[in-house]
Amino acid sequence: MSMYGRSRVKVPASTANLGPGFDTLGMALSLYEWIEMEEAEETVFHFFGDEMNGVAGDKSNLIYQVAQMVFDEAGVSVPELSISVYSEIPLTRGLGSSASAIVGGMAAANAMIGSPLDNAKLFDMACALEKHPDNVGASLFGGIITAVWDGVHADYIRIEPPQGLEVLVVIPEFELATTKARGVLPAEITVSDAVYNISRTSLLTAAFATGRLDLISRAMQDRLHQPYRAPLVPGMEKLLAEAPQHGALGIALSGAGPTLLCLVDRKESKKQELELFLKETMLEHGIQAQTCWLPPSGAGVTVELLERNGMQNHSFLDMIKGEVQL
Ligand SMILES: Nc1ncnc2c1ncn2[C@@H]1O[C@H](COP(=O)(O)OP(=O)(O)O)[C@@H](O)[C@H]1O
Ligand SMILES: N[C@@H](CCOP(=O)(O)O)C(=O)O
Repeated sequence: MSMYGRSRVKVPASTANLGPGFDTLGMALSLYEWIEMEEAEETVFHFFGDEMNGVAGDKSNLIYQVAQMVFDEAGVSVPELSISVYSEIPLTRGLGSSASAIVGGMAAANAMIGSPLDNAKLFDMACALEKHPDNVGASLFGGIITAVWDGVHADYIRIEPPQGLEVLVVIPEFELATTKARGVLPAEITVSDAVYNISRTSLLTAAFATGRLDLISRAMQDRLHQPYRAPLVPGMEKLLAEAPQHGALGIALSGAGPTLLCLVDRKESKKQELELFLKETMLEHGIQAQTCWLPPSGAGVTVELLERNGMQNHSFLDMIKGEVQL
C-alpha cells in the first residue's frame, strides 16, 4: 500500500519570445494537458487524445524523467509510477509542449508526495531542463512572464494579460523541433541588433503591463531569431510583413515555430480577414495549416490531490470529458 496520494494537474500551453523577447518573454495559452500520477507496482502509461502519438511510453518519457528529478530533490524514492496523460497541445509546433510536460510532470510528482518543493524551486529545476525560462515560466505561473535565468536560479515577474488582447495562432501541419530551430541561430550578433531587440522587448513588456495595445505593433519586432528561422517556415516572411494590414496588432513566430501568433485587439473588425490571410498565405507556400483563437490563460499549472484509486482510468476520462471534446 503506497504512502503517497494520487495527483492530477492541468497545465497550459505557452508561446515564447512574443517577437523580440527571445528566451525571456512567455505567455500561457488556453490549450491544456492533463496529467494524473500515482505510485504503482510497475510503471505504466495511459495516453489519450491524438496529440500523444509517438510519445515514449516507457521510463524514457519526459514526464516520468522529471517526476524522478522531483523525487530525488525531495529525498524520496518512487521508482514505479502509473501516469495518465491527455493533451490538446500539438507537439513540436512552437506551443511549448515540452515545457508543459516538464512543468506538469514536476507539479504532479511534487503534489503526490505532499508538495515539499515550492514553485520557485520547480521553476529553477524546469529552467535547468528546458534551458530557457520563457515557456516553463508561463506554464507554471500563467499570464505573461518576463524572466531571467542565470543558469541556476530564475527570477520573473508575472503580468496580467491586458483586457481586450486576443490571440490567433496559425499552426502548420509540419513539425519543427526546437533544437533544429535553435541550431540555425548565429553565435554572435551586432550591437545595433542587440539594441534593436532590447529596446523593443522593454517597450513590449511595459506595453503589456500598462495595457498600451497601441504600442504592440512597433514593439513586436525582432532581429535576433526570426530572420534566421524564416527559411524554415514557408510563408513566414510574408506573414510577418503583411499581417498588420489584415488586422493584427503584431505578429511573431511562436517560440521556435513553425506556429505563428497574432495579437489582436478584441474590437478589431477584420478578424475573419486575418484568419483567411494566415491560412491562404501558408497554402500559397504549399503548407496546410489551421487557425485557432487561443485566449491567454491567466492560470498556470493547477494541482489537485485525490484519493488513491489504483488508477481507474474512467475517473481520469470522466474528469477531462467535462472540459474537452474527446
Ligand atoms: N506530454 C509529453 N510527454 C512526453 N514527452 C513530451 C510531451 N510533450 C512533449 N514532449 C516531448 O517534447 C518534444 C517537443 O519539444 P520541442 O521540440 O521543444 O517542441 P515544443 O515547441 O512543442 O515544445 C516532443 O517531441 C516530445 O519528445
Ligand atoms: N525561446 C525559445 C522558445 C522555444 O519554444 P518552443 O515552444 O518552440 O519549444 C526559442 O525561441 O528557441
